[in-house]
Amino acid sequence: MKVGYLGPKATFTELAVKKVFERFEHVPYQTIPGCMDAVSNHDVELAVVPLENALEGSVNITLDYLTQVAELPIIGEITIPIKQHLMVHPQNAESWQDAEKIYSHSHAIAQCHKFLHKHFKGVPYESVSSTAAAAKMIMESPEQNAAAIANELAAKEYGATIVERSIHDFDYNHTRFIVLSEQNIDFQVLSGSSHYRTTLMVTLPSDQAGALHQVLSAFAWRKINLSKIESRPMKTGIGNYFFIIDLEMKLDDVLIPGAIAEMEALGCSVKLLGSYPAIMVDLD
Ligand SMILES: O=C(O)C(=O)C[C@]1(C(=O)O)C=C[C@@H](O)C=C1
Repeated sequence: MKVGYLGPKATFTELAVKKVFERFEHVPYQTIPGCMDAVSNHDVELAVVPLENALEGSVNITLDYLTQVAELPIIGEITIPIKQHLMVHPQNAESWQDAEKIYSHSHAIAQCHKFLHKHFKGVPYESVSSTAAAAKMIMESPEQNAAAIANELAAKEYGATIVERSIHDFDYNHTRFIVLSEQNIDFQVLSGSSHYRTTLMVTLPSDQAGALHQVLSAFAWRKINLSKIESRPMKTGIGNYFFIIDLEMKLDDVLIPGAIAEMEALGCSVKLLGSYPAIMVDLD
C-alpha cells in the first residue's frame, strides 16, 4: 500500500507516517494539494497531511482544499510532538548568528517567533513548502549564510548542522495530521486507537439571527463534547463563512444523526468529513 505525504524526505509529516505506516511505501509530494490529488487520482491509497498545530492553529490550505476541492473522507488522525531546531550548512556553523535569511514552513516560523525576534531581529525569513525543503535548500547554497528551521531527521538526511535545539516558543508543541483515503481501510486496526473523533462541516442559513447558537444547542443538550469549532471563508463574499466542528465521539446511530437532523431542520447544510480513530504517538 502507498502512503502519500508532504515531502521531501524528513518532514514532520514523514515522521508521523513512519510511526504509523512503517510497513508501507511512502511517496513524497511537494504540496498538500498534491498529496490529496494523489489520493483522488488513485496514485496512492492514503495520504497524510498536517491539519492543526497547538501553537499556530489550523493549516488553512488543508482545510480549504479538503472542503472545497478534494472532498476526501478523513479515516484517521495522528498527533506527534514537534521539536524545531535551527540548522545551517556545516561551513556556516561558526557564523550562524550572522545568518542573513531564515527559511522554513510558515507554521514552523510561527512556532519560533519569540526566538527569531530575540536572536535574529530584522533578519528576513521566507516560507517554503516544508521544513525539510528548507533544510535541503540551505545545503544547496552554502555561499548564502542562511539558516533553516526543521527537525533532527532533516538535519541528518541533508547533512546540516544543528546550532540551536528546541527553538519553538512553547514546550507543548504538537501537530495533528489527518489520514485521507477513499478506500475501506480500518485505521483502528492500523493504529490500535479506540479514541474517536468526528468532524462536520456546517454551513449556516444566511442572515438568520441566533443560528450559531441554535447549532451549538443541538450538541449541548445531547451532551456531545466539542473539541474545536472554527470558521473558514466560503470564498463567495465577505461575511460568508462555514464552520468545521470536531466532536469527541464516534459516529453513532442516535446522538450525532439527531444533531445533524436538527441542524438541517434549522436550514443548515451539514457534511460529515469523517468519524475516525485518533492516535497520539511519541517520537522517542
Ligand atoms: O514542513 C513540515 O515538516 C511539515 O510536515 C508541515 C508542518 C505544518 O504544516 O504544520 C507540520 C508540522 C509542523 O507544525 C510544521 C510544519
